[in-house]
Amino acid sequence: NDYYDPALKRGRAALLARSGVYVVDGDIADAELLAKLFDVAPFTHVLHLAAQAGVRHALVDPMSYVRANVAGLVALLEAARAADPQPAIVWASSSSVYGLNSHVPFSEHDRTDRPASLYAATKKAGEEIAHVYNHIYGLSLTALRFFTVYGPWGRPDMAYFFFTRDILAGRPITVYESSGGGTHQTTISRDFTYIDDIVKGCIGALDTAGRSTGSGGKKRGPAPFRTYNLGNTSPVPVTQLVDLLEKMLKVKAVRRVVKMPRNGDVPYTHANISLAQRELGYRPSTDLQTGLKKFVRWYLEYYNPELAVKQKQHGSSNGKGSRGRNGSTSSAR
Ligand SMILES: NC(=O)c1ccc[n+]([C@@H]2O[C@H](COP(=O)([O-])OP(=O)(O)OC[C@H]3O[C@@H](n4cnc5c(N)ncnc54)[C@H](O)[C@@H]3O)[C@@H](O)[C@H]2O)c1
Ligand SMILES: O=C(O)[C@H]1O[C@H](OP(=O)(O)OP(=O)(O)OC[C@H]2O[C@@H](n3ccc(=O)[nH]c3=O)[C@H](O)[C@@H]2O)[C@H](O)[C@@H](O)[C@H]1O
Repeated sequence: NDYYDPALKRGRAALLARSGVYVVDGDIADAELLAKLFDVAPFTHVLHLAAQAGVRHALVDPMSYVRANVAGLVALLEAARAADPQPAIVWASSSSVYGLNSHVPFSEHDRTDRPASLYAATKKAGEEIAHVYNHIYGLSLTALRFFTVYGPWGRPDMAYFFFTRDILAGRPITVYESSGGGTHQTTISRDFTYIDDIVKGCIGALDTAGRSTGSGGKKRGPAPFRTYNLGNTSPVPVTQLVDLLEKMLKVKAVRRVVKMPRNGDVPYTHANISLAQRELGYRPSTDLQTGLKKFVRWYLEYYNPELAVKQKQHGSSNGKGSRGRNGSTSSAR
Protein backbone atom coordinates (compact mmCIF):
# COMPACT_ATOMS: atom_id res chain seq x y z
CA ASN A 1 0.00 0.00 0.00
CA ASP A 2 1.04 3.65 -0.15
CA TYR A 3 1.03 4.37 3.61
CA TYR A 4 4.58 5.48 2.83
CA ASP A 5 6.53 5.73 -0.43
CA PRO A 6 6.04 2.40 -2.25
CA ALA A 7 9.37 2.99 -4.07
CA LEU A 8 11.14 2.12 -0.81
CA LYS A 9 9.14 -1.11 -0.59
CA ARG A 10 9.98 -1.94 -4.21
CA GLY A 11 13.64 -1.32 -3.41
CA ARG A 12 13.49 -3.85 -0.57
CA ALA A 13 11.64 -6.33 -2.79
CA ALA A 14 14.39 -5.95 -5.40
CA LEU A 15 16.98 -6.84 -2.74
CA LEU A 16 14.98 -9.96 -1.89
CA ALA A 17 14.55 -10.92 -5.54
CA ARG A 18 18.31 -10.56 -6.04
CA SER A 19 18.85 -13.10 -3.25
CA GLY A 20 16.56 -15.58 -4.96
CA VAL A 21 13.35 -14.83 -3.06
CA TYR A 22 10.22 -15.07 -5.17
CA VAL A 23 8.13 -11.95 -4.54
CA VAL A 24 4.32 -11.87 -4.98
CA ASP A 25 2.43 -8.59 -4.56
CA GLY A 26 -0.91 -9.10 -2.84
CA ASP A 27 -3.29 -8.39 -0.01
CA ILE A 28 -2.83 -10.60 3.05
CA ALA A 29 -6.62 -10.56 3.50
CA ASP A 30 -7.14 -12.05 0.01
CA ALA A 31 -8.17 -15.60 0.94
CA GLU A 32 -8.19 -16.82 -2.67
CA LEU A 33 -4.64 -15.67 -3.31
CA LEU A 34 -3.42 -17.25 -0.06
CA ALA A 35 -5.13 -20.54 -0.90
CA LYS A 36 -3.44 -20.52 -4.34
CA LEU A 37 -0.03 -19.91 -2.76
CA PHE A 38 -0.53 -22.78 -0.31
CA ASP A 39 -1.54 -24.97 -3.28
CA VAL A 40 1.63 -24.13 -5.15
CA ALA A 41 4.04 -24.81 -2.27
CA PRO A 42 3.82 -27.00 0.84
CA PHE A 43 5.24 -24.27 3.11
CA THR A 44 6.83 -25.61 6.28
CA HIS A 45 7.21 -22.17 7.93
CA VAL A 46 5.58 -18.76 7.52
CA LEU A 47 7.14 -15.54 8.83
CA HIS A 48 4.26 -13.07 8.88
CA LEU A 49 5.27 -9.39 9.03
CA ALA A 50 2.60 -7.63 6.96
CA ALA A 51 0.63 -5.10 9.00
CA GLN A 52 -0.59 -1.57 9.26
CA ALA A 53 2.15 -0.29 11.59
CA GLY A 54 2.63 3.01 13.41
CA VAL A 55 0.92 3.94 16.66
CA ARG A 56 -0.08 7.53 15.82
CA HIS A 57 -1.56 6.94 12.34
CA ALA A 58 -4.38 4.94 13.97
CA LEU A 59 -5.95 8.30 14.88
CA VAL A 60 -6.15 9.08 11.16
CA ASP A 61 -7.17 5.74 9.58
CA PRO A 62 -8.42 3.32 12.24
CA MET A 63 -10.04 0.86 9.81
CA SER A 64 -6.73 0.16 8.02
CA TYR A 65 -5.51 -1.42 11.29
CA VAL A 66 -8.56 -3.65 11.57
CA ARG A 67 -8.24 -4.75 7.92
CA ALA A 68 -4.52 -5.57 7.91
CA ASN A 69 -3.88 -6.64 11.50
CA VAL A 70 -7.10 -8.46 12.36
CA ALA A 71 -8.81 -9.51 9.09
CA GLY A 72 -5.41 -10.10 7.42
CA LEU A 73 -4.16 -12.27 10.27
CA VAL A 74 -7.34 -14.35 10.33
CA ALA A 75 -7.13 -14.87 6.54
CA LEU A 76 -3.57 -16.13 6.90
CA LEU A 77 -4.43 -18.43 9.80
CA GLU A 78 -7.41 -19.81 7.87
CA ALA A 79 -5.18 -20.59 4.88
CA ALA A 80 -2.57 -22.18 7.15
CA ARG A 81 -4.98 -24.37 9.08
CA ALA A 82 -6.54 -25.67 5.86
CA ALA A 83 -3.13 -26.52 4.38
CA ASP A 84 -1.72 -30.02 4.37
CA PRO A 85 0.79 -30.09 5.99
CA GLN A 86 0.14 -27.05 8.17
CA PRO A 87 3.07 -24.63 8.43
CA ALA A 88 4.54 -23.30 11.69
CA ILE A 89 3.84 -19.57 11.91
CA VAL A 90 6.07 -16.88 13.42
CA TRP A 91 4.55 -13.41 13.35
CA ALA A 92 5.21 -9.83 14.46
CA SER A 93 3.34 -8.65 17.50
CA SER A 94 4.60 -5.50 19.21
CA SER A 95 6.02 -4.03 22.41
CA SER A 96 3.05 -1.68 22.26
CA VAL A 97 0.84 -4.46 23.73
CA TYR A 98 2.39 -3.58 27.12
CA GLY A 99 0.56 -0.25 26.85
CA LEU A 100 0.37 1.41 30.24
CA ASN A 101 2.23 -1.43 32.02
CA SER A 102 4.62 0.15 34.52
CA HIS A 103 6.51 -2.95 35.65
CA VAL A 104 10.01 -2.71 34.13
CA PRO A 105 11.67 -4.30 32.33
CA PHE A 106 8.59 -5.56 30.46
CA SER A 107 8.30 -9.32 30.83
CA GLU A 108 6.08 -11.71 28.87
CA HIS A 109 4.26 -12.35 32.16
CA ASP A 110 3.23 -8.69 32.58
CA ARG A 111 -0.23 -7.30 31.91
CA THR A 112 -1.13 -6.54 28.31
CA ASP A 113 -4.74 -5.52 28.81
CA ARG A 114 -4.25 -1.74 28.84
CA PRO A 115 -3.26 -0.74 25.28
CA ALA A 116 -2.72 2.97 24.58
CA SER A 117 -3.41 2.84 20.83
CA LEU A 118 -5.67 1.06 18.38
CA TYR A 119 -2.52 -0.34 16.76
CA ALA A 120 -1.58 -1.97 20.08
CA ALA A 121 -5.13 -3.23 20.54
CA THR A 122 -5.09 -4.94 17.12
CA LYS A 123 -1.74 -6.61 17.90
CA LYS A 124 -3.10 -7.77 21.26
CA ALA A 125 -6.21 -9.06 19.46
CA GLY A 126 -3.84 -10.92 17.12
CA GLU A 127 -2.20 -12.67 20.07
CA GLU A 128 -5.61 -13.86 21.32
CA ILE A 129 -6.72 -14.92 17.84
CA ALA A 130 -3.49 -16.89 17.41
CA HIS A 131 -4.29 -18.77 20.62
CA VAL A 132 -7.61 -19.91 19.15
CA TYR A 133 -5.91 -21.37 16.06
CA ASN A 134 -3.37 -23.13 18.23
CA HIS A 135 -6.09 -24.54 20.47
CA ILE A 136 -8.57 -25.70 17.82
CA TYR A 137 -6.37 -26.54 14.84
CA GLY A 138 -2.96 -27.37 16.35
CA LEU A 139 -1.09 -24.58 14.53
CA SER A 140 2.41 -23.84 15.87
CA LEU A 141 2.27 -20.12 16.64
CA THR A 142 5.00 -17.78 17.84
CA ALA A 143 4.37 -14.06 18.48
CA LEU A 144 7.44 -11.84 18.56
CA ARG A 145 7.03 -8.55 20.40
CA PHE A 146 9.46 -6.27 18.56
CA PHE A 147 10.70 -3.15 20.38
CA THR A 148 11.08 0.02 18.20
CA VAL A 149 13.07 -1.48 15.33
CA TYR A 150 15.39 0.83 13.36
CA GLY A 151 18.05 0.61 10.67
CA PRO A 152 18.75 0.84 6.93
CA TRP A 153 15.65 0.42 4.70
CA GLY A 154 13.49 1.34 7.72
CA ARG A 155 10.11 3.00 7.97
CA PRO A 156 9.82 6.71 7.09
CA ASP A 157 6.96 7.25 9.57
CA MET A 158 9.22 6.38 12.51
CA ALA A 159 10.82 9.17 14.56
CA TYR A 160 14.50 8.27 13.95
CA PHE A 161 13.80 8.30 10.18
CA PHE A 162 11.79 11.51 9.85
CA PHE A 163 13.98 13.30 12.41
CA THR A 164 16.92 12.56 10.08
CA ARG A 165 15.01 13.85 7.05
CA ASP A 166 13.81 17.00 8.81
CA ILE A 167 17.12 17.79 10.52
CA LEU A 168 18.85 17.64 7.11
CA ALA A 169 16.16 19.85 5.58
CA GLY A 170 16.48 22.40 8.42
CA ARG A 171 12.86 21.80 9.40
CA PRO A 172 11.86 21.88 13.09
CA ILE A 173 11.26 18.56 14.83
CA THR A 174 8.90 17.96 17.74
CA VAL A 175 10.60 16.02 20.52
CA TYR A 176 8.55 14.46 23.30
CA GLU A 177 10.67 14.87 26.40
CA SER A 178 8.42 13.82 29.27
CA SER A 179 4.94 12.79 30.23
CA GLY A 180 2.96 13.19 33.42
CA GLY A 181 3.55 16.02 35.85
CA GLY A 182 4.83 16.97 39.29
CA THR A 183 6.80 14.17 40.92
CA HIS A 184 5.42 11.66 38.39
CA GLN A 185 7.25 13.02 35.35
CA THR A 186 8.59 10.29 33.09
CA THR A 187 11.41 10.74 30.57
CA ILE A 188 10.23 9.51 27.17
CA SER A 189 12.50 6.68 26.11
CA ARG A 190 12.60 3.64 23.87
CA ASP A 191 14.34 0.30 23.83
CA PHE A 192 15.56 0.93 20.25
CA THR A 193 16.47 -2.41 18.61
CA TYR A 194 18.65 -2.74 15.52
CA ILE A 195 17.20 -4.57 12.53
CA ASP A 196 19.99 -7.20 12.27
CA ASP A 197 19.37 -8.25 15.87
CA ILE A 198 15.64 -8.57 15.13
CA VAL A 199 16.40 -10.68 12.06
CA LYS A 200 18.50 -13.05 14.19
CA GLY A 201 15.60 -13.29 16.66
CA CYS A 202 13.19 -14.14 13.83
CA ILE A 203 15.49 -16.87 12.53
CA GLY A 204 15.90 -18.23 16.08
CA ALA A 205 12.11 -18.36 16.40
CA LEU A 206 11.68 -20.13 13.03
CA ASP A 207 14.41 -22.65 13.81
CA THR A 208 12.76 -23.61 17.12
CA ALA A 209 9.09 -23.39 16.06
CA GLY A 210 8.64 -27.17 15.99
CA ARG A 211 5.73 -28.42 13.94
CA SER A 212 2.07 -27.72 13.60
CA THR A 213 0.27 -30.90 14.56
CA GLY A 214 -2.70 -30.67 12.24
CA SER A 215 -3.35 -31.22 8.57
CA GLY A 216 -6.20 -30.18 6.34
CA GLY A 217 -7.94 -28.42 9.25
CA LYS A 218 -7.71 -31.33 11.75
CA LYS A 219 -5.74 -31.11 14.98
CA ARG A 220 -3.72 -34.23 15.87
CA GLY A 221 -1.93 -33.15 19.06
CA PRO A 222 -0.56 -30.21 21.06
CA ALA A 223 1.54 -27.68 19.13
CA PRO A 224 3.84 -24.87 20.39
CA PHE A 225 2.23 -21.56 21.38
CA ARG A 226 4.92 -19.03 22.26
CA THR A 227 5.42 -15.31 22.89
CA TYR A 228 8.81 -13.56 23.08
CA ASN A 229 10.12 -10.03 23.59
CA LEU A 230 12.71 -9.03 21.02
CA GLY A 231 14.25 -5.82 22.37
CA ASN A 232 17.69 -4.42 23.06
CA THR A 233 17.12 -4.17 26.82
CA SER A 234 18.84 -0.77 26.94
CA PRO A 235 16.34 2.12 26.78
CA VAL A 236 17.52 5.52 25.49
CA PRO A 237 15.71 8.88 25.94
CA VAL A 238 14.37 10.33 22.69
CA THR A 239 16.33 13.54 23.40
CA GLN A 240 19.52 11.45 23.33
CA LEU A 241 18.49 9.91 20.00
CA VAL A 242 18.36 13.47 18.61
CA ASP A 243 21.79 14.30 20.15
CA LEU A 244 23.27 11.29 18.35
CA LEU A 245 21.66 12.20 15.02
CA GLU A 246 22.96 15.78 15.28
CA LYS A 247 26.51 14.47 15.74
CA MET A 248 26.27 11.99 12.88
CA LEU A 249 24.60 14.36 10.45
CA LYS A 250 26.78 17.27 11.61
CA VAL A 251 23.70 19.46 11.66
CA LYS A 252 22.05 21.10 14.67
CA ALA A 253 18.38 20.14 14.96
CA VAL A 254 15.71 22.80 15.32
CA ARG A 255 13.97 21.24 18.34
CA ARG A 256 10.48 21.96 19.60
CA VAL A 257 10.50 20.18 22.94
CA VAL A 258 7.03 19.37 24.29
CA LYS A 259 5.25 17.08 26.71
CA MET A 260 4.04 13.89 25.05
CA PRO A 261 0.45 14.32 23.84
CA ARG A 262 -2.14 11.55 24.26
CA ASN A 263 -1.81 10.28 20.70
CA GLY A 264 -1.24 6.54 21.13
CA ASP A 265 2.39 6.75 22.27
CA VAL A 266 3.52 5.20 25.55
CA PRO A 267 6.09 6.93 27.77
CA TYR A 268 8.78 4.22 27.77
CA THR A 269 9.61 0.69 26.74
CA HIS A 270 12.21 -1.68 28.14
CA ALA A 271 12.37 -5.37 27.22
CA ASN A 272 13.21 -8.23 29.50
CA ILE A 273 14.70 -10.65 26.97
CA SER A 274 15.66 -13.59 29.23
CA LEU A 275 13.07 -15.90 27.67
CA ALA A 276 14.21 -15.22 24.09
CA GLN A 277 17.82 -15.53 25.23
CA ARG A 278 17.17 -18.91 26.77
CA GLU A 279 14.88 -20.42 24.16
CA LEU A 280 15.87 -18.72 20.89
CA GLY A 281 19.54 -17.99 21.57
CA TYR A 282 18.64 -14.30 21.04
CA ARG A 283 21.55 -11.99 21.92
CA PRO A 284 21.22 -8.43 20.58
CA SER A 285 24.67 -6.95 20.03
CA THR A 286 24.12 -3.50 18.47
CA ASP A 287 23.96 -0.37 20.62
CA LEU A 288 22.04 2.68 19.38
CA GLN A 289 25.17 4.61 18.39
CA THR A 290 26.50 1.77 16.21
CA GLY A 291 23.12 1.03 14.64
CA LEU A 292 22.28 4.68 13.96
CA LYS A 293 25.63 5.17 12.20
CA LYS A 294 24.70 2.37 9.82
CA PHE A 295 21.26 3.88 9.29
CA VAL A 296 22.66 7.37 8.60
CA ARG A 297 25.19 5.97 6.11
CA TRP A 298 22.41 4.14 4.28
CA TYR A 299 20.06 7.15 4.44
CA LEU A 300 22.59 9.51 2.85
CA GLU A 301 23.56 7.01 0.17
CA TYR A 302 19.90 6.30 -0.67
CA TYR A 303 18.41 9.80 -0.54
CA ASN A 304 21.38 12.11 -0.86
CA PRO A 305 24.39 10.40 -2.48
CA GLU A 306 26.09 13.77 -3.15
CA LEU A 307 26.10 14.64 0.53
CA ALA A 308 27.20 11.09 1.41
CA VAL A 309 30.28 11.47 -0.82
CA LYS A 310 31.05 14.92 0.65
CA GLN A 311 30.73 13.66 4.21
CA LYS A 312 33.06 10.76 3.39
CA GLN A 313 35.63 13.02 1.68
CA HIS A 314 35.69 15.93 4.12
CA GLY A 315 34.37 14.36 7.31
CA SER A 316 31.82 17.22 7.30
CA SER A 317 29.07 18.69 5.13
CA ASN A 318 29.53 21.90 3.15
CA GLY A 319 26.26 23.61 4.04
CA LYS A 320 24.99 23.73 0.43
CA GLY A 321 21.73 21.95 -0.28
CA SER A 322 21.65 19.09 -2.75
CA ARG A 323 18.78 17.32 -4.42
CA GLY A 324 17.99 13.84 -3.18
CA ARG A 325 15.94 10.83 -4.33
CA ASN A 326 12.80 12.11 -2.60
CA GLY A 327 13.05 15.34 -4.60
CA SER A 328 13.50 17.45 -1.46
CA THR A 329 16.41 19.81 -1.04
CA SER A 330 18.39 19.02 2.06
CA SER A 331 20.73 21.61 3.42
CA ALA A 332 23.34 20.69 5.99
CA ARG A 333 23.76 23.73 8.16
N1 LIG B 1 9.35 -1.32 13.12
C1 LIG B 1 9.02 -1.46 14.42
O1 LIG B 1 9.52 -0.76 15.29
C2 LIG B 1 8.04 -2.52 14.83
C3 LIG B 1 7.86 -2.74 16.19
C4 LIG B 1 6.95 -3.70 16.61
C5 LIG B 1 6.28 -4.45 15.68
N2 LIG B 1 6.46 -4.23 14.35
C6 LIG B 1 5.74 -5.08 13.41
O2 LIG B 1 6.70 -5.67 12.53
C7 LIG B 1 6.12 -5.89 11.24
C8 LIG B 1 6.97 -5.23 10.18
O3 LIG B 1 6.99 -3.83 10.48
P1 LIG B 1 7.80 -2.76 9.67
O4 LIG B 1 8.29 -1.76 10.63
O5 LIG B 1 8.76 -3.44 8.74
O6 LIG B 1 6.61 -2.08 8.88
P2 LIG B 1 6.34 -1.87 7.33
O7 LIG B 1 5.13 -1.01 7.23
O8 LIG B 1 7.57 -1.39 6.66
O9 LIG B 1 6.05 -3.34 6.84
C9 LIG B 1 4.77 -3.89 6.81
C10 LIG B 1 4.43 -4.21 5.37
O10 LIG B 1 3.13 -4.80 5.35
C11 LIG B 1 2.50 -4.38 4.17
N3 LIG B 1 1.04 -4.51 4.31
C12 LIG B 1 0.19 -3.73 5.01
N4 LIG B 1 -1.07 -4.17 4.87
C13 LIG B 1 -1.00 -5.26 4.05
C14 LIG B 1 -1.96 -6.14 3.53
N5 LIG B 1 -3.27 -6.02 3.82
N6 LIG B 1 -1.54 -7.14 2.71
C15 LIG B 1 -0.23 -7.28 2.42
N7 LIG B 1 0.73 -6.47 2.90
C16 LIG B 1 0.35 -5.48 3.70
C17 LIG B 1 2.92 -2.94 4.00
O11 LIG B 1 2.78 -2.52 2.66
C18 LIG B 1 4.36 -2.99 4.46
O12 LIG B 1 5.22 -3.16 3.37
C19 LIG B 1 4.70 -5.32 11.34
O13 LIG B 1 3.84 -6.38 11.65
C20 LIG B 1 4.78 -4.35 12.50
O14 LIG B 1 3.52 -4.15 13.11
C21 LIG B 1 7.33 -3.29 13.90
O1 LIG C 1 7.84 -1.18 19.52
C1 LIG C 1 6.71 -1.14 19.00
O2 LIG C 1 5.88 -2.00 19.19
C2 LIG C 1 6.35 0.06 18.20
O3 LIG C 1 7.58 0.61 17.74
C3 LIG C 1 7.43 1.78 17.00
O4 LIG C 1 6.68 2.75 17.73
P1 LIG C 1 7.43 3.85 18.60
O5 LIG C 1 8.29 3.24 19.64
O6 LIG C 1 6.38 4.79 19.06
O7 LIG C 1 8.40 4.47 17.51
P2 LIG C 1 8.37 5.91 16.85
O8 LIG C 1 7.06 6.20 16.31
O9 LIG C 1 9.54 5.96 15.95
O10 LIG C 1 8.66 6.87 18.10
C4 LIG C 1 9.90 6.78 18.82
C5 LIG C 1 9.91 7.77 19.95
O11 LIG C 1 9.89 9.11 19.42
C6 LIG C 1 8.85 9.85 20.04
N1 LIG C 1 8.35 10.86 19.08
C7 LIG C 1 7.60 10.47 18.03
C8 LIG C 1 7.14 11.39 17.11
C9 LIG C 1 7.49 12.75 17.28
O12 LIG C 1 7.13 13.62 16.49
N2 LIG C 1 8.26 13.09 18.34
C10 LIG C 1 8.72 12.19 19.26
O13 LIG C 1 9.41 12.55 20.22
C11 LIG C 1 7.81 8.84 20.44
O14 LIG C 1 7.03 9.31 21.52
C12 LIG C 1 8.68 7.65 20.85
O15 LIG C 1 9.07 7.82 22.18
C13 LIG C 1 6.72 1.43 15.70
O16 LIG C 1 6.53 2.61 14.94
C14 LIG C 1 5.38 0.83 15.94
O17 LIG C 1 4.96 0.28 14.71
C15 LIG C 1 5.37 -0.20 17.05
O18 LIG C 1 5.43 -1.46 16.54
